[in-house]
Order: sequence, then C-alpha cells, then structure tokens
Amino acid sequence: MLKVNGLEITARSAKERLVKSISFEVGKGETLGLIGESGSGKSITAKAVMGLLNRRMFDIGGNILWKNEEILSKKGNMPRGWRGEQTAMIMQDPMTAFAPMMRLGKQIEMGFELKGRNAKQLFYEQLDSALKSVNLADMKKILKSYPDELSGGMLQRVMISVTLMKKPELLIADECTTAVDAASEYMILKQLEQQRKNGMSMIIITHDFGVAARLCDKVAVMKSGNIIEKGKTLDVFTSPQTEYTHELAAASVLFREDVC
Ligand SMILES: Nc1ncnc2c1ncn2[C@@H]1O[C@H](COP(=O)(O)OP(=O)(O)OP(=O)(O)O)[C@@H](O)[C@H]1O
Repeated sequence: MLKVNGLEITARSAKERLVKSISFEVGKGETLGLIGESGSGKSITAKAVMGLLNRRMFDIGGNILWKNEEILSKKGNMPRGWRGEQTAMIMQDPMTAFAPMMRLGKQIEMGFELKGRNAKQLFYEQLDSALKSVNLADMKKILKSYPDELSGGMLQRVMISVTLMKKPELLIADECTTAVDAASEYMILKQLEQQRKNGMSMIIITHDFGVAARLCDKVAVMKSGNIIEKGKTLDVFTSPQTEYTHELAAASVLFREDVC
C-alpha cells in the first residue's frame, strides 16, 4: 500500500541531511513501528509521507508510492481526501491539532461535511459512542469546551476518536501516548489495537519497545537519519543485529523494570 524508496530529506537552511536514503513498506492491514532515539528522523519521515513538509524549507528526494502512485511529485498538493480518509496522523501534542480560541464542537464539525439534519444526528451518535469507547462520557461538555479546558490525555483521546471516525486507510501515530497519563495511554493503546484488528494499516512512532511489541507486525530502527535495522518485531527485539538496537531494547526493559 505504502512504499518508501530511498527517501532523503535535507534542511535547506543548514544544508543538513536529516534522513538518508531510507526505504520501508507498509502493506494493507500491516503495522510498522518506527523506533529510535530522539532526533533520529522518525517524525520528519512521517511528515514527508503525509505531504506536510514545506518544500521551501526541505529538499526531498526518493520515492513515496501510495497504491503505486508517486506522491512526492505532487509537492504537497495531495488529492482530495488524502488527509482524513486515505491517511491521517495523530501528533504527539494534541494542542497542535486544535485552534486554542475555538470551542471543540465547532472545530470538530468543521472537519466533516455534514449535510442535513439526519447526517448531523448520525454523526453525533457516532461521535458519542467513539468518545465513550475512550472513557469520555460527557460529549456535550467536551463539545462546549476550549482545548485548554481539557487535560492533555483527554484532548489526545478526543483527537484520536475524531481522527478514527474518518476511517483512514493508513494511520500514523507519532508518540501519541508519550505525554498522557497511564489511564489515557491504556485506552489509546486499546483503541489502536482495535483498529489493527479491523485491518487498518498503521505506522506507530514510539520510543517504547513495549508499545511496539504490543502493536507492530514489524519494526524499523532509526539512528541519525538512517534505518539501521528492520524486520519482524519479535525477531528484531529478541535477536537484534546491531549494538544500538540491543542497547535501546535493554534500556527500555531497564526503564520498565524501574517504574514497575
Ligand atoms: N523544521 C526543521 N528544520 C531543520 N531541522 C529540523 C526541523 N525539524 C526537525 N529537524 C531536525 O531533524 C532531525 C530529526 O527530527 P525528528 O523530529 O524527525 O526526530 P524524531 O526521531 O522524531 O525525534 P523525537 O523522538 O524526539 O520526536 C533532528 O535533528 C531535528 O533537529
């Protein structure tokens, strides 16, 4: 479904190559984990796939094929429905997804084309049930709220619920549980697991090997803009081929043992 071949990203200002000829694929219903330390190039890779990088700031080379169609050449002018129905990205910080001065209800409604009373009624029934599935019982209160009136974890759960209502074919989740409380993390992971069962293709960006082990069929390990190792999740985690992956895995286990 998604094929990335020899992707290179250079920041024009610093003439610095941030991503260095990386290749990976995500098949239908498959979940790929992009893992690696901070600054290794995971988010910028995801943004390139989504067509979210400003070409005046970044020089992008290689190929990104979506259902065999080259999308890099579109230079950000993606086809209708590209973001939302075909692909969607959940960012680490939900505040970046919402305008601070507008009530959530208005913002959410703007993201959908709701023609007629029946469509609206059905939409709100579906939204209510999506919010309840992540333990947000009071839809009316949420819709009346401004983004900063909810906790980070609540806002992230609202964003994920709304994003998933569009049923994107490919979902990219960028560290979407890093900044939330443990209860929210649990509910978000359950929600992603459910989407995986439903056959949604996903790219999960995470530092957390536990999250990757739980959700991902395969992983690619990034370091300094390169993919240094990739393969089936269990293979990579149980028999890492590079010292770096071995150290990352060990650090993750140590951290988990520390906090448990
Ligand atoms: N707009 C930008 N201009 C120049 N360099 C950038 C820009 N955005 C990111 N970078 C650089 O690109 C590199 C990769 O950043 P990226 O955000 O993709 O890392 P990451 O692996 O997602 O890290 P984290 O896990 O902390 O989110 C970093 O060196 C970062 O400083």
